[in-house]
Amino acid sequence: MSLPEVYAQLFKYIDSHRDEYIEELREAVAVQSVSGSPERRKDTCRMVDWTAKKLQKAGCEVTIRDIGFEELPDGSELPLPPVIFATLGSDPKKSTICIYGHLDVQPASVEDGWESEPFSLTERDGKLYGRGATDDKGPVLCWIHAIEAYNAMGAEIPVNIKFILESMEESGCLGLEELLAAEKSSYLSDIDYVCVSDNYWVGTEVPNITYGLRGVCEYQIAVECAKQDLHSGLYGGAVHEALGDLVYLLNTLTDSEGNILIPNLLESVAPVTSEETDLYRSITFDLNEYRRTIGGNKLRHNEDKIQLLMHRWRYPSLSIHGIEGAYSGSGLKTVIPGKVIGKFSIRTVPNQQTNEVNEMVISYLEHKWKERGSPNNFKITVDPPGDWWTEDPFHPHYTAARRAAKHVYGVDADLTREGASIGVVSILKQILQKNIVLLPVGASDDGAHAQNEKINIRNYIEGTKLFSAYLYEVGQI
Ligand SMILES: C[C@H](N)C(=O)N[C@@H](Cc1c[nH]cn1)C(=O)O
Ligand SMILES: [Zn+2]
Ligand SMILES: [Zn+2]
Repeated sequence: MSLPEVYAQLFKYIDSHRDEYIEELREAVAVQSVSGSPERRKDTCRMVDWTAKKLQKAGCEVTIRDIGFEELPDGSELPLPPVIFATLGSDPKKSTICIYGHLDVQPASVEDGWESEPFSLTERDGKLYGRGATDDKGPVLCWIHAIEAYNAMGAEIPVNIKFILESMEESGCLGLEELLAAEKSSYLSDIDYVCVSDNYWVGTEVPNITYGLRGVCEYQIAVECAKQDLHSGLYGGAVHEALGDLVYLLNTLTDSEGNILIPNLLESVAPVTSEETDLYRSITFDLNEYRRTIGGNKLRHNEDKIQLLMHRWRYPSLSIHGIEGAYSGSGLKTVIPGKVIGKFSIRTVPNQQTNEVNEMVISYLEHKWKERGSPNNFKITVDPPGDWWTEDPFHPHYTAARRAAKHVYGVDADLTREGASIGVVSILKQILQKNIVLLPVGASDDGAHAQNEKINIRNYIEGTKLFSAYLYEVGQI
């Protein structure tokens, strides 16, 4: 495949601006835009302002869209961080692509086991460590840098661009669906294609382009046995303990193999077709490397690449995330927690319906609670869900994205799905009915949501080239 002339210049420019790009990521990571922490809301809004300025400087027309308030558990209201709309170009002869990214991050603290401060970008062995480095501040900056490279070259971008940048992605995309639905015939009316870079490669060497996501249904089970924590020597033996009830309930959700025990939950899962299995066969994926990266002893479906990938991407899974109110510090504390909240989620897949899944989960847990016969207070809360999505990976939009990847990485990108969830994708699909490509830049071992999240410098720089090439290739469709 011969390289279009413009690439040589763009790629050279991008390579020579590596250090500036790293400095910009350092600034972005330093802003603690944790959407799930009300006390970080000001920082999250600061991240919005910072990015809006960058987009303006890159030549975009930026509007900041207010999306209302979030109701906190104590009934008070907190303003949601606004959404950025930014437009570059409005040539009716060109296609218009919508680029989505998010500026908020998951919580992180050095006590969780980070080797360096999570909000202070730290370079080690060609890797940039920091919360949001790969999810999703790095990729958002790659887009801005790709545009800057075109500008600096005086090269015409062959598509119009419309950004949607939100800052509540890690917290159920609050307020976004209403905003986008209201913009269907205005801001979103002329979108031809959508591109999202908010997931990761399946491995560490071969790029991939993603045509499916799982949805997510999140739950909290609260059990209360006392108005505050109790000394276990003084009260142990006298009270029905909340944490015992909660552990019992959580343990009824899956069997020891991790199979979901909620009746009928798997009934609506779409059957696997032979065409689908064929798509999995050629994917470059090393089971042993994957296991080694995790540091675990044995995987489920250990010997079978296709089964393992299918269970990550196209079958549901249930994960227990944590227990609020239970003692989790080091050492022992002889306490009986007064109130505990267990948190778990189910990743949903085609053709499961979110409301049906919720009903099954609630009725199962209520049944188990009755069986337990506890006198304690019990409440289940359902958090805002995200829906699953799949796309036609043989659409010309995918061909364009694969051409771009081949130019940058020199190999064919694999066509893959993703087990995680990106709320906006199914929302945009429903509103626009346009082809959506997920174009990841980070590697499988980036540790999004975990300790020591990072992006490899190579992935960050090549990702910028990938986006510059994608803009060019989509302009040729
Ligand atoms: C894939 C994307 N970068 C991501 O991390 N999505 C999150 C969305 C979410 C849902 N609840 C909290 N965050 C995910 O899949 O967990
Ligand atoms: Zn995330
Ligand atoms: Zn993300």
